[in-house]
Amino acid sequence: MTEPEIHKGLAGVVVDYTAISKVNPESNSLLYRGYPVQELAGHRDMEDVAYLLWNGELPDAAQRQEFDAFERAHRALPEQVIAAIDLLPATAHPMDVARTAVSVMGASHPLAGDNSVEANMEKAATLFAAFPAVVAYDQRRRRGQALVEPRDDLGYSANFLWMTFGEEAPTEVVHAFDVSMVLYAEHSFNASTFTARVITSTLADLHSAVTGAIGALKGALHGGANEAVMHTFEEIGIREDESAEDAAVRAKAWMEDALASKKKVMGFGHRVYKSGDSRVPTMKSALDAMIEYYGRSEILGLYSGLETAMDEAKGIKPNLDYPAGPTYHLMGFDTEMFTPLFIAARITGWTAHVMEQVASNSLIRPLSLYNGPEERHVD
Ligand SMILES: CC(=O)SCCNC(=O)CCNC(=O)[C@H](O)C(C)(C)COP(=O)(O)OP(=O)(O)OC[C@H]1O[C@@H](n2cnc3c(N)ncnc32)[C@H](O)[C@@H]1OP(=O)(O)O
Ligand SMILES: O=C([O-])CC(=O)C(=O)O
Repeated sequence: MTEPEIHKGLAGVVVDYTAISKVNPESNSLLYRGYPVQELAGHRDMEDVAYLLWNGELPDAAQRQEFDAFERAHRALPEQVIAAIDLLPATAHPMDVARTAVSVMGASHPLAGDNSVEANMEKAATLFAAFPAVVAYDQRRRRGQALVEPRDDLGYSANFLWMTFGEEAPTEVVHAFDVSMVLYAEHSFNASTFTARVITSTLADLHSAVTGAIGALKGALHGGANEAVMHTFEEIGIREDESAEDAAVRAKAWMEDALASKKKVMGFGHRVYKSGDSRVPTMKSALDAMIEYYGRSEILGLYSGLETAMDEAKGIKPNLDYPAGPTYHLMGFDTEMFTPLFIAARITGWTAHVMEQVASNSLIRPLSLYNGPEERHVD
């Protein structure tokens, strides 16, 4: 009998159809419901993209008005969620706080036991609306600051920054942040989305799927890479008064050492894209805008030094987490908050996949080839 072929990490395995996004490594493109992500990032905001991912079409004016009214009315954290967060030490990792908060949101949602299409849409929209307050509150309590209530006169991204920093962010910063949200929103069957689909396939509820997806996103090989990128910059040393050229020289030397000692450097490489991540040029432009806005050219030096050295040594290109990390740093987010920012955006993609899985479900249960001891018996 021939042994079945093992596909470690499910690499190259096509497990299902999806109409939500198309990742094309050959043309280096990414489409959300048919629209190139660069066009969405340039011309539409995160609210439009959330609506598109869930409904398959961009909203018209009336649909957008209705969507905004719902989203803005559900931004405040329920009391139980604040209480649950307060039970955790301020030193808890924000990904653990986020995972706990989503679980509490699920348990206390009025439609907790209802997995109907309508209930799932309502749960997805509620989670999208309220999750930014989890991130904002967590960053503030880590700094000993009080919760800032949401504002309903600001868009999603402007309000997110308002609740985090307690002041209105300049337009340039809101735009760069919104671009990052759009780019992070969806990416087909990545590890966390697949986790959400596996959980959904057992007929478990949407919040369970998102809670599990957060666990999968936390690791440094996936979403945790945006935090890890910043730790690399910190390890090299961020010197605000240094020239971009000097910073690049130090970064290049650091990368050469890291690769010589066979280190995996987070923020580089991708399972699907082999000649560069389709989202990086758009996110790099947003980073450039922030470097210019904050007058921090040494960050560009560190960025370019690492990128060039990796390319020269291994030909491996940056992924989205690479430009996103320093962008969030410049905006003033704590490094540990970066992956929760990824969650805020990806809630839209995950929940779109939950609904797609429900609509055409089959229990996800692959096979394995046993290679343990031969049958034996207890004496
Ligand atoms: C938004 C996202 O989630 S994007 C992904 C974020 N993750 C990261 O940035 C983590 C760092 N990158 C990696 O670990 C990998 O590139 C992954 C996990 C993303 C993709 O990996 P895979 O497709 O499984 O490739 P794999 O890890 O086998 O790498 C292939 C080769 O490239 C090397 N390589 C890949 N990425 C890196 C890296 N970041 N640093 C150094 N070497 C790398 C591997 O060491 C391996 O070399 P070898 O063949 O000599 O052993
Ligand atoms: O697709 C992947 O494997 C990881 C990724 O880039 C994402 O989830 O955005």
